[in-house]
Amino acid sequence: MIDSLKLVIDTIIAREVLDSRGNPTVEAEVLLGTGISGRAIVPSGASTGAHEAHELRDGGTKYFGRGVTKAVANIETRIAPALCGLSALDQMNIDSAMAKIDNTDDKSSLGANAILAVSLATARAAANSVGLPLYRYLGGPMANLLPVPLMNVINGGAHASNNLDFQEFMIVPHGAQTFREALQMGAEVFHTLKDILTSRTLSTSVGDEGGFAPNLNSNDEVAKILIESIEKAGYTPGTQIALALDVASTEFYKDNHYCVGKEKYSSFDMITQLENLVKNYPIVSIEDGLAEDDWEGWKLLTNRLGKEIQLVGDDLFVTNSKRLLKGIREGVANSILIKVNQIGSLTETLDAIELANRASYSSVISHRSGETEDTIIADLAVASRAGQIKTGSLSRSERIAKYNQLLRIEDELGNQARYAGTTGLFNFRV
Ligand SMILES: O=C(O)[C@@H](CO)OP(=O)(O)O
Ligand SMILES: [Mg+2]
Repeated sequence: MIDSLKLVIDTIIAREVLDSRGNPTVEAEVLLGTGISGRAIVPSGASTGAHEAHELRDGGTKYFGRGVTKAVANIETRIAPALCGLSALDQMNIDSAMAKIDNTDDKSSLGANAILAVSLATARAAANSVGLPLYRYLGGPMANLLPVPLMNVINGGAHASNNLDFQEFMIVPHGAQTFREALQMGAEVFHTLKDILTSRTLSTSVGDEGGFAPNLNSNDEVAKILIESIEKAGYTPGTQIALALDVASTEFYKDNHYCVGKEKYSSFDMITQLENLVKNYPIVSIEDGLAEDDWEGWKLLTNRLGKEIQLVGDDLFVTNSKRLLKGIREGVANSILIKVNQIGSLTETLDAIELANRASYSSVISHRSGETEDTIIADLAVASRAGQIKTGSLSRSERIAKYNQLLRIEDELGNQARYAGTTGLFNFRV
């Protein structure tokens, strides 16, 4: 039997490290009495939602390049003294102890970045102590479902300096038998896309999430070039590889209008635009098609497209069970994007996934545009059986680290592994 007394937290260390954009972020290390430890680094967003938990940056409001020394100091002076002596197995106690010290709705006193770093490092320390891989520790014996990757191969919006207003154009290799095969399919399309862009003297420089950031004139042009890449790589668009979008429309929502290029669309016009895209291309999922507080628009969007495709709330729900519950009650969206740092603790993240499950909303486990070498979301995707992960493209190591971790997990699971694509996840569109 595990003697939980031995799993007490002895020391917590925190430090400022850099994320993939070269901005400071928080790393925490939780050391147990046994000498076993766990470490975690928190990611950081660019197109952040207004309702996200507060990322504490030095000098007040968030600004890239500002340090996180206050968040680091909060871990060492306010969190560590309260957690030392608690068992790392009691994740709920750990997370609620930090919530109590913080005592705000948005974690602005300690900083969501401070709380999350310790929360995740604690889970790692506990998993290491009981000798289980993290996905198994978090998910138990049913943690065997490898997610379908939503791979962001063309970047726009706040993640790139090109002229595309929509933020992410993704390929979804759901028609594979294994995760390894899906990853290979995605990589082949990515390289084919690069060749096509080069042949048309379009830029192959990449955005924050590793997708290409060419200047293309319209969303139709992007969709067409993606279809061409899929076909040229030898796959069938739709049945084998579908498309997905993150519109990130909050970013261009000004004075009750969606400002796309020279156009100013109402919610109704935006929905019509999205419907046309869905009609013309094998799109299976649209994230943040409307802005974070456009609840009425979202209801209409869900009525119009919710039976046909996945409608994912990112800025809309911010991994927050309260906002998700409002969405469920009002018939808004049918899926939630899960980002650990939007809510700021592991237990609240798991709560949001559970609530989504109960309401038959799907969950997409997601990275941030500012990422690190930390691969915890790969384990979380398998542990939660979410069946989908959004973790960028195939040209930057902080994104590939997650894909490589999923390859390891699939190998480790051997014949117990299942690829979520084989469960018919997206077959409704083909
Ligand atoms: O909008 C998003 O879904 C994310 C991740 O792709 O971007 P950011 O981390 O900048 O919010
Ligand atoms: Mg998003």
